[in-house]
Amino acid sequence: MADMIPGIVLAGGLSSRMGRDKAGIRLGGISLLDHAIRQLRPQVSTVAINANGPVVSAEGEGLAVFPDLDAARSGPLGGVAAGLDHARRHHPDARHVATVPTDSPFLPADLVARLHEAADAPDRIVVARSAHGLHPVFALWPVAVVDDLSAWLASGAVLRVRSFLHRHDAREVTFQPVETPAGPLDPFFNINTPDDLDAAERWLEVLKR
Ligand SMILES: Nc1nc2c(ncn2[C@@H]2O[C@H](COP(=O)(O)OP(=O)(O)OP(=O)(O)O)[C@@H](O)[C@H]2O)c(=O)[nH]1
Ligand SMILES: [Mg+2]
Repeated sequence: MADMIPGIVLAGGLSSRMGRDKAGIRLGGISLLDHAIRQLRPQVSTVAINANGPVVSAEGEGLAVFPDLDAARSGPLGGVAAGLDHARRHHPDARHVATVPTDSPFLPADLVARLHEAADAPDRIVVARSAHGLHPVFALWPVAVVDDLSAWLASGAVLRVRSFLHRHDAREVTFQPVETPAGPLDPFFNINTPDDLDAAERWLEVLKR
């Protein structure tokens, strides 16, 4: 477990492609939110949930739940800003926060450790990359960046995540695919549509083999 790195599960999206709240959808009998909490918990000091509506979670019993800072729904980074604000108020000793989305049940067990290893400065942002590109929702964020991130979101520049990361000289850590009997699986595979959910059920079976 990384010392004093609070973890945040981002579950504040609209799930518009799925048509119902993704956090509560079951995969292998367990909700996606509970998959995310299970995977993140051993990697961080505490887990909290960023959600903009009711949260139903067996694994999340007793965990802090907090919404976005404003109603703008500025995307996943709105949840990151809320997570940093939460950490600043509730974990004043924490320098970084780790974030994961609620819709990626195969995330790496060494995600936070490897991101943290690459944080060569206390104010470094470190973001995960895989063969499918950069994944700014799987990242280590310095608490100190909260005001700049909030201002940047308020400026409406939400689509230019890369420019924000570039301005902060963010580091990247590349994660390899997981080799499975059915071929390589991107550990950041995320479930956006009902078809993705079917595919995830198949991957879950393959991983049990
Ligand atoms: N807090 C917060 N989280 C968000 C927001 N938008 C997306 N997310 C989260 O970011 C992660 C990745 O986002 P998407 O896969 O696009 O999820 P989504 O926005 O719920 O789904 P779509 O509406 O289909 O795009 C998910 O865990 C979402 O819960 C937002 O406006 N605020
Ligand atoms: Mg997604």
